[in-house]
Amino acid sequence: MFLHFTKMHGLGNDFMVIDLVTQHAHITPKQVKHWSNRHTGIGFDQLLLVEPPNKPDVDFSYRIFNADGSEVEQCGNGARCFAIFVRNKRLTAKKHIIVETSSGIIELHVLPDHQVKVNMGKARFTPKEIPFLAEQQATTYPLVVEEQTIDISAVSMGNPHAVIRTDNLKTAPVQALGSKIEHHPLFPNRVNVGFIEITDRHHAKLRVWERGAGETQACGTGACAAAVTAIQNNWMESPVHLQLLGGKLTIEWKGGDTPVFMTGNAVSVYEGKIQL
Ligand SMILES: N[C@@H](CCC[C@H](N)C(=O)O)C(=O)O
Repeated sequence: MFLHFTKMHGLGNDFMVIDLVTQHAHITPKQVKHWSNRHTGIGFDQLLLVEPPNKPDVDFSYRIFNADGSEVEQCGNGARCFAIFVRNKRLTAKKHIIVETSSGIIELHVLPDHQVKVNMGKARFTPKEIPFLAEQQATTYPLVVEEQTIDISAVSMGNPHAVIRTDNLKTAPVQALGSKIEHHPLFPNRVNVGFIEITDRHHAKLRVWERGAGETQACGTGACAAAVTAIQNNWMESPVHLQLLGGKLTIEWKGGDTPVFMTGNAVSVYEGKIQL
């Protein structure tokens, strides 16, 4: 049996996208890990599954697996690809698509020129919701890593993020400390780690070490987490324009429990089929 898929990317954060509305398969973490391999598989940062909705007033369910086979709660760049995919596959003709993820509802708005604006829902800062093992909520926390103390902010965009402000993104220890912070014992579900260098009140550069995938060209939820951290700390103001390794994203947030909006592109690269 063959399973049809589409290879897509959002700013170089790349995905294998599978329609499980018209196809049927039970996909295992072992298969995901095998397919994600860039030498012996298809190669991707995340696998995205497009599934029928589980509740009324929702158009689709959206499941996400990291390259290491772990299932996760949210993927921002993937959400934009999801919108383009379901329209290209004629699974919907809507331009406003409501999607359920394991961490809640997100809303996708398809704009001209392959741009998609996503209502990512609210940012969550309480340690329990992230989850982060801190006794009290704070805007920054000292984290001891490799005998150094690093100031981090912690936020959930449905998935967990640590955000670190740096003066020089080129020399920031993304590769050296990314994995160590990802697996830090104070983050029981592991964590995505963003390093932000702020240029001015509306512009910044960002690199992200992703949980379960390593450093990627871009991370949508990482961009939301970095922007809300920068706004929350009064380092920046909305809209925040972020330059990632693979391109640009704009994040808008009015603070508090208001939703975080992310706008950027999504690209289909090729179609394929793989034997199960
Ligand atoms: N690339 C994504 C995030 C994918 C999931 C993440 N690695 C996690 O484990 O939470 C994005 O664009 O948001």
